[in-house]
Amino acid sequence: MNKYAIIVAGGSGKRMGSAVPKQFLLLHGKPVLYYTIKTFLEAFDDLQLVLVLPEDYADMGREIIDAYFDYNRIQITSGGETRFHSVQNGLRLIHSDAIIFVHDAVRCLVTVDLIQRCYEHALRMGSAVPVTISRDSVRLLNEELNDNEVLDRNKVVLVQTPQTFHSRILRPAFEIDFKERFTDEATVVEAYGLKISLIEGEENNLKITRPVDLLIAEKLLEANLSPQSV
Ligand SMILES: Nc1ccn([C@@H]2O[C@H](COP(=O)(O)OP(=O)(O)OP(=O)(O)O)[C@@H](O)[C@H]2O)c(=O)n1
Ligand SMILES: C[C@](O)(CO)[C@H](O)COP(=O)(O)O
Repeated sequence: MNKYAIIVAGGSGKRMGSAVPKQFLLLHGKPVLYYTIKTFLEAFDDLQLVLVLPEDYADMGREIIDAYFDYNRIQITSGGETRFHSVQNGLRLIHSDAIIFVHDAVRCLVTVDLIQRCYEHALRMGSAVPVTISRDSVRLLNEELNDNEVLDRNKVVLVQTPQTFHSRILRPAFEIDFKERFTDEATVVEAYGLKISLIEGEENNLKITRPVDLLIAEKLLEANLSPQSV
């Protein structure tokens, strides 16, 4: 089966507040985006990658490919107004039947094992959405902060990427008009009328969102990788 990974790196990183978008910040001397691309290319020799970049940072993205990868397996497109539009732009470059991974560029600690499990699961089930359990207690807010109720945390999961789908599901699902509630691919596919299938994600597959996440990612990289492979 053909395999495509759409790596969404089209955001501006407002919550990080850095001079360049967080996907270009350095971790152990290499850009966050480098680690994400490397792991996907390692997961399958026949995987093709679609990299979605902010228009203003396309050159910076190309510099990363020039330095570490080659263009045989990587196509580039521009990001859109929201993550949903960035995924739509990526999907326009995929024309064959395939298993398609959509992954946040800033989840740079994703592992080959998770990518391969998502693939196998999506082949059988049509979709694979990785989730983890919450280690904190969870509450649902109603009208205001003081109007709230406890939720059973065993019935709540935290959703990660790569969200993985058969192209025959993902492509038509993304023809829908954008809605504010589309925070990921799962919400789009559900709006299209299909159920999604969950699999176990990884604690370390964090999304670098705020400065503290970069520090945590740096420490996790130190713990997991030998100096030669960083
Ligand atoms: N229009 C957008 C918005 C987000 N993303 C990507 O989606 C992933 C997850 O989004 P998020 O963490 O929210 O990134 P930003 O939108 O850049 O951050 P912020 O919301 O803080 O501005 C990131 O890899 C980001 O680059 C994208 O490709 N296109
Ligand atoms: C796709 C995602 O990472 C799943 O948890 C998340 O919804 C992205 O949210 P963001 O606000 O765009 O960071």
